Amino acid sequence: MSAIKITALRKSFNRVSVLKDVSIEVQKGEMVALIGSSGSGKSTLMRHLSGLTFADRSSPSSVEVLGRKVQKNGRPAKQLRATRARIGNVFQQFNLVNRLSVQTNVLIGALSRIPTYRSLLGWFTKEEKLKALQALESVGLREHALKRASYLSGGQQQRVAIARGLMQEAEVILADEPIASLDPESSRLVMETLQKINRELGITVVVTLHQVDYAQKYCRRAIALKEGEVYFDGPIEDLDTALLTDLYGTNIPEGSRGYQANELPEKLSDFELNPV
Ligand SMILES: Nc1ncnc2c1ncn2[C@@H]1O[C@H](COP(=O)(O)OP(=O)(O)OP(=O)(O)O)[C@@H](O)[C@H]1O
Repeated sequence: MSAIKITALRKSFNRVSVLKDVSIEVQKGEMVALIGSSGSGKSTLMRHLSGLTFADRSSPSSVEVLGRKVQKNGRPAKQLRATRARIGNVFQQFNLVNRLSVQTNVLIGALSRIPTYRSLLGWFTKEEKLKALQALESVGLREHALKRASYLSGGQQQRVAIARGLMQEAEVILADEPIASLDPESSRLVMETLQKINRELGITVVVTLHQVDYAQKYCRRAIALKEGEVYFDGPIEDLDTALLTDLYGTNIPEGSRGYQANELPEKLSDFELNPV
């Protein structure tokens, strides 16, 4: 079953076309990098998947996640809330409630599934608290559970957001530039955490990245947007220098490696031998 299916998506802001007839399908269990230069439409595309932005109504389009409609022809689907509950979001910033503890931030992931009176009172059961600790364990942050979220580093906060997605039992995680403001070591840890939940738990991950080298290291498939159109969609190793130059002009992000046709890596481990 496909985890994500976007058909003929068009979006304009103030009559400027930002997404032009985008169709994409992602299978369950994939980890896909969404790349492209600044302004190419990556974040806008991600927001359509979460039902935070709606397509132009003037042309037929559809966005489905986990086989359920998120929107059709630019209108929210009836079951949007239920579908959203199965999608975890990790944003570049503003991921957490700073004044709350790390554990409570993770527990927030359960809110869509608990009765309103309990969520309003902030009551969580012992089982839920234990589950939050287990989610923190999975992202390597269990010992930070009782700290205020604001005391954690940017990279740790991103991993808490991933734990919140686990608490939510999200089947799809959408990470929009999760490492854009992080140092290389924190970036590595965040990307490894996304890779871990993808490989071990089978969670579908779509991650937008400015840094092509991280896409090359952690994702097998890339989808590249250029001026609102799908410019490339395929195995990461097919992103050669010519394609990258065409995608980014001469400003290929530092550290990315365009493979020449005669030096394609044979397997993913070739990327792993190339520390970022
Ligand atoms: N709410 C909005 N109102 C008007 N224009 C918008 C809005 N959101 C996005 N845009 C415009 O749409 C285009 C695509 O923006 P988007 O943020 O999707 O690109 P991006 O590829 O994610 O860029 P970046 O990598 O810099 O985050 C840009 O020209 C942006 O200015």
